Amino acid sequence: MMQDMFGAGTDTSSATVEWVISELIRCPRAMEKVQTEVRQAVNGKEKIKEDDIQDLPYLNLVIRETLRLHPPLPLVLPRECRQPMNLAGYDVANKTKLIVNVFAINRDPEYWKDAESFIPERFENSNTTIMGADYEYLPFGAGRRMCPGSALGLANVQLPLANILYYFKWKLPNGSSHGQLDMTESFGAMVQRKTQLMLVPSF
Ligand code: HEM
Repeated sequence: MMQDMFGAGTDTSSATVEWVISELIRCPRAMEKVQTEVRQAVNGKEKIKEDDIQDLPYLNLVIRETLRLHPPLPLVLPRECRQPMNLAGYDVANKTKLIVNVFAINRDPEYWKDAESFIPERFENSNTTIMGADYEYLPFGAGRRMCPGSALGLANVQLPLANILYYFKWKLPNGSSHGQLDMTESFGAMVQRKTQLMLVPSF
């Protein structure tokens, strides 16, 4: 069980932190906005604490939008159909194994305007929750097998990001422009960056 918790809890959070920074590097407008927010909210404090996160609404929009585009688990855990049914015109036999493609749903243009673009503001004033109640957005899955570590997972992402964004400015090495960052995914049970994220920090 401990191994399950470590396995499910570490790579998911670190992959999310990497994708957030990658998206911010590619979107200087959002980077500027989120850094301004973090620096204003935390200004003068010696250390960023968990309590400070509630004062960072834009950072949370950035995380939600990143989890939409890059859910670390693109296919949630398999489910077994418990009775024959018809689903969206398909007959599904009893005991059929069903795998939900969250990655595709999160980018479905039927539910998301400009679905491939990184637009954190789309979650502003939105009722869409992260907790599996809205089936167009399932970064932590849904139902009884939903991620039991979602709160810890979010904290694992929010705190490091707030620190990374508070203490340093970030840019690509060798004078590369923000549009040149390779965003290729390495697909498997988890979606991580295919190439390592190399950035140069400055004060
Ligand atoms: C950003 C961070 C995380 C994301 C995006 C994430 C996402 C997910 C998803 C999508 C599932 C499958 C849910 C389903 O099939 O409905 C899952 C399962 C699971 N997660 Fe997470 N997770 C994260 C962090 C964590 C953390 C920090 C822990 C524990 C400390 C954890 C423990 C687990 C476990 C044990 C399962 C399997 C649950 C089961 O078998 O019923 N996760 N997670």
